[in-house]
Amino acid sequence: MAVSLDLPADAALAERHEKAPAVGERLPVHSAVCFGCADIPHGLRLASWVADDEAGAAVVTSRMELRPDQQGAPGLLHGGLLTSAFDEVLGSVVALVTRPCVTARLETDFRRPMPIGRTLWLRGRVDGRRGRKLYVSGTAHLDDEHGPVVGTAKALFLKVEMEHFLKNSRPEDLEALGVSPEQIRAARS
Ligand SMILES: CCCCCCCCCCCCCC(=O)SCCNC(=O)CCNC(=O)[C@H](O)C(C)(C)COP(=O)(O)OP(=O)(O)OC[C@H]1O[C@@H](n2cnc3c(N)ncnc32)[C@H](O)[C@@H]1OP(=O)(O)O
Repeated sequence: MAVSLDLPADAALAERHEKAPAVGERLPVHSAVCFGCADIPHGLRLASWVADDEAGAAVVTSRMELRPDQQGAPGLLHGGLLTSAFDEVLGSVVALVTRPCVTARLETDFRRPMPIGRTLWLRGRVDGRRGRKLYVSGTAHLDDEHGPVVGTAKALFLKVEMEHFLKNSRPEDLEALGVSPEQIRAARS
């Protein structure tokens, strides 16, 4: 049975980590090959900035240009790419609080069609934290940050240890990041 994504009553406010970028700063790409944020031909190529929040929660705003090679129905964005975009935005905002985290559950509601050639502005917020669990939500707007809402999302991210990647990622990709074969072997033994 699916577990609820509703914020538990005893969740704590999730503020940005003291070393996280400040409000207004653009987030660096978190990997040169990331489908969500890297400047690669087939990627979503999201550009993201740290945004302000009245309650002091971690918030990120992202821009995504909708390209002809991203169509599902003729002239409209493929729905799965909105979910991918939310995964990127929500993953980026939890990384302002703690890292590394992975997506455990992500729900997307598709509210309006998203025409190719237009721009999406997405917003992700960490609504609260309870232990390893980070409860996040997002909205996607057409054309500007206050444009019509085309989609909304709720997700649960879980904090994991580096072992998660040492055990599961392809060894050659870990080695490209500077991880030694000995570290990989040790994590898997
Ligand atoms: C080393 C160098 C590399 C560094 C790279 C870093 C870069 C990082 C890049 C960033 C990457 C970008 C991001 C990406 O691209 S993430 C890519 C997509 N995500 C994944 O691949 C994650 C795959 N899943 C898993 O690995 C495990 O299932 C995880 C780790 C998520 C949980 O397995 P784990 O064994 O840890 O936890 P647990 O099962 O004991 O559960 C714990 C609690 O959580 C609750 N729960 C669990 N699942 C769900 C669910 N679906 N709905 C609702 N609740 C759920 C569960 O009920 C329990 O609650 P409670 O009983 O405690 O109340």
